[in-house]
Amino acid sequence: MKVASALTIAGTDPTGGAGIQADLKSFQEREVYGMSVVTSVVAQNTLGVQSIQHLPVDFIEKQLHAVFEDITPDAVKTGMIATIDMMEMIAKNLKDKNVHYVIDPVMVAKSGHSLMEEQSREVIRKVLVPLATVVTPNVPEAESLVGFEIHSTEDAEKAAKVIVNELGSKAAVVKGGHLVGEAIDVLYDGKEFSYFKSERFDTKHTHGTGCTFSAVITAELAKGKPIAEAVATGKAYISDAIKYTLGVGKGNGPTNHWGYRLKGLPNQ
Ligand SMILES: Nc1ncnc2c1ncn2[C@@H]1O[C@H](COP(=O)(O)OP(=O)(O)OP(=O)(O)O)[C@@H](O)[C@H]1O
Ligand SMILES: Cc1ncc(CO)c(N)n1
Repeated sequence: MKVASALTIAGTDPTGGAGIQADLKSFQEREVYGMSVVTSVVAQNTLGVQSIQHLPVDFIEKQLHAVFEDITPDAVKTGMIATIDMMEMIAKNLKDKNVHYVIDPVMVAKSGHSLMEEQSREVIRKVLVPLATVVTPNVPEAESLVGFEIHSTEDAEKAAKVIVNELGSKAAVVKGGHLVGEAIDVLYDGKEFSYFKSERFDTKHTHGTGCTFSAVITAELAKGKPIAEAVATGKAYISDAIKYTLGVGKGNGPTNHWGYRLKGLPNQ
């Protein structure tokens, strides 16, 4: 048996709701072999971010080499990459690898704490996005990438189109988590738009939703699923993970990685 494998390059959450921990849980649930390279160690919990320690760039690169010289992942995702130097090193290492690459352009935590240097926006646009199979910004991240405001699904369509046609990724999903009304995510794949909808759940337990959504997409791409199918699975998974909330934590709690099993979504 040869199992599909996926690598996350991201920051940590010791309470397990976001970052690398959420990514590995998602890979495991989707029956994909999960691997991780840590960029920054973050002291955070469901109440907020208390402190951040960035790892040296050459040490992050050593972790990347350790993975690639042994187990080539079928798909890679990046989450929190805090500095320009880290981004440039990661781009250099991913450039010649023939693997799916999902960018979750993590900029600010739900608690409002910045997880990225302000000047890095240009590096994401110019250096990372052109390498990506899919970019998965939330509304503020998409606004920052495209330079205009997003208030509606039509604005999200425009933004997804700019990310693909002008910035150069293969596809982009602009997530509707920060808009009002139904939670509608808009995918543009260079040819057409697809829409992934769910009711908006009235809950504060949405810590790590973006990490989980993009990790599931990465896992599905690793298994060879087409982009639209991978996003559909990501949406089904995160909707149930929000709906069947666990009630863990004193603040904005984590999502439920078993939630989708309650609806019988198949693993393969
Ligand atoms: N209250 C909600 N009800 C239903 N779906 C939601 C809700 N909030 C977010 N989502 C969905 O969760 C997914 C992640 O979107 P979101 O905009 O929350 O990401 P994010 O802001 O990057 O998350 P985070 O920064 O916490 O990791 C999307 O599919 C979005 O539509
Ligand atoms: C490490 C990390 N990545 C991403 C997010 C965004 O949810 C977070 N809170 N922490």
